[in-house]
Amino acid sequence: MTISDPPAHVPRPAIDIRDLRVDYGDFVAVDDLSLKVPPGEVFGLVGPNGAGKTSTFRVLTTLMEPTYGEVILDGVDVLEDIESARRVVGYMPDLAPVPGDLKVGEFLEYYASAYGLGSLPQRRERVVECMEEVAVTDLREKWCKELSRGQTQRVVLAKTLLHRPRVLILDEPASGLDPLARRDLRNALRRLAKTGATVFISSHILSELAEMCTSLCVMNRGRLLASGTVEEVRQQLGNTERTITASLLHRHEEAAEWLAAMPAVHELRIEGSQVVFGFKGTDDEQADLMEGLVREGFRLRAFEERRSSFEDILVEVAESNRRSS
Ligand SMILES: Nc1ncnc2c1ncn2[C@@H]1O[C@H](COP(=O)(O)OP(=O)(O)OP(=O)(O)O)[C@@H](O)[C@H]1O
Repeated sequence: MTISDPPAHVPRPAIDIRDLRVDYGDFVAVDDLSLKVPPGEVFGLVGPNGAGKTSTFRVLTTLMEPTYGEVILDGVDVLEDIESARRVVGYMPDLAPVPGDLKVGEFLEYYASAYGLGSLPQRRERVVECMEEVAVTDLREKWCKELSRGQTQRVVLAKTLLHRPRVLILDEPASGLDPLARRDLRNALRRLAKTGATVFISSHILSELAEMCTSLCVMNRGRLLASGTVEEVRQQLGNTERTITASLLHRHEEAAEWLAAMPAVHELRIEGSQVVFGFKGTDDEQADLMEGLVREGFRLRAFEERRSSFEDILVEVAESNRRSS
């Protein structure tokens, strides 16, 4: 079944998940998840262990039926029309195995044949294209068992691309890759997104996703906590707090007293000639604070802010899970 197209001015989401729920017996692994991803995005799904990422992906890739909900990928209702869905989706599971006794080229040609991708010359051409896409052409004659982890990931990605999926779902594709291999993967994914494909990629390490994705969402205990750009997600998670260090040429104790009386300033301490404090106000209020210090005649040498990294926020999320379980 193909869902009817929306009006021309509204781009149809490439990924449209509505009220998705996955239960394992009494346990709710995915809880009322709704999400729309526009075409051409490299979209990240981040969450601690057990958040429900793989369960979501298994539903999207037709490997599992949800308890309820709807999933529409590139206009195809995944739960109603499994065959069309499998043509639309390419899935690369975490640590996908490769057969050790085949060479890379043979492995890819085998799958091109299994997918029924045209005549032998057409299949060979497609294999060459996919190898080029993810920069593994030079590995064609290498035995799969001799591939490094990063090479294996790219070869499996080439296999995943063979049938020209419009939506690519990659479970932890960057785990264990070195920075160079991650860069290659990132470039390959960006190239694919430029062709209009949509990439949905999971990780429990935010920095991996932040460098690869145009936007992302955060999942925890089966629920969506936030989605958008990294900055939007940070704000949705309510972490606008920052630590400010004001370095003064003199009168730092007086400055500390003045600062301590300001709203949004907390946990203030003096470290040598520096006053360090937490600040929960807006950017405007922060600018007022700086201006105020100068107006009061304090000789401000430097004013530095440090926001808790997004990784810190996720660690907090995971820790609060542990505390409440
Ligand atoms: N077949 C199953 N039977 C029972 N519970 C399951 C099953 N598969 C997953 N779960 C539970 O569902 C929850 C979500 O698991 P899932 O694998 O979707 O999480 P994840 O976010 O992919 O985790 P990870 O980052 O550790 O791979 C976990 O608490 C897990 O124990």
